[in-house]
Amino acid sequence: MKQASAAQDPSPASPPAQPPRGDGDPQALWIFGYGSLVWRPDFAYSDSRVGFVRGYSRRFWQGDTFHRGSDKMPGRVVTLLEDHEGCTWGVAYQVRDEQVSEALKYLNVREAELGGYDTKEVTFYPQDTPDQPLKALAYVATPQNPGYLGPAPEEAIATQILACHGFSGHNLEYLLRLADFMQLCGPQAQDEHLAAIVDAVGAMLPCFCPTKQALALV
Ligand SMILES: N[C@@H](CCC(=O)N[C@@H](CS)C(=O)NCC(=O)O)C(=O)O
Repeated sequence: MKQASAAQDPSPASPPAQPPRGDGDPQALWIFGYGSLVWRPDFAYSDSRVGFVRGYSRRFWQGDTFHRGSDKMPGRVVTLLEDHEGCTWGVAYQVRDEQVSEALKYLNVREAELGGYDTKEVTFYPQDTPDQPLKALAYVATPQNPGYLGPAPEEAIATQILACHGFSGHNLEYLLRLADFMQLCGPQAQDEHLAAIVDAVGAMLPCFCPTKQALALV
């Protein structure tokens, strides 16, 4: 996975081949976010929808040595795992006209060059109109990318998240912002993997936060 030195890289990763165009408008593209893109897209867009993709489960199986970790202490961020029974909630952003090239150029650096993600076409079901699905572009970290960490017990993932931080902030912030989003989606949006990691973090936090007695000793 390339680091911030990507800017010096004369051969930036090529932008996605013909990305899917949403709802028939040749100048519009939907981009599906299911991790940090849910709370920090950081590109201009014309519309957004909360909803889900079927056939994928979200997993904290991608290592991150830039945004939420370092070379010595890689953080963990999410990717999509193909899972016939899976359903992953997130946000789809519609970019139009000149927003399309700007968004793809920005995400190519943030997601592909710095994050190790590839692009993939997915079918997105808006929460309010699931009978009118949209084609969308998603950034997915496959097991072939050098930053991929793969499966681990949720307790081990929680420990790693508690210990890591990077250019964009602490890895715990990443986890809790995603958990906040899932709360907002309502009871029909479940993510057992995310919930198990949040629970494991909650069980360990007292070990990281001094008690009143311990504070009284300093
Ligand atoms: N591609 C997923 C995950 C994106 C993600 O979390 N990417 C990392 C790159 S390793 C990122 O942009 N992090 C910025 C941050 O942590 O604020 C999404 O659609 O949200």
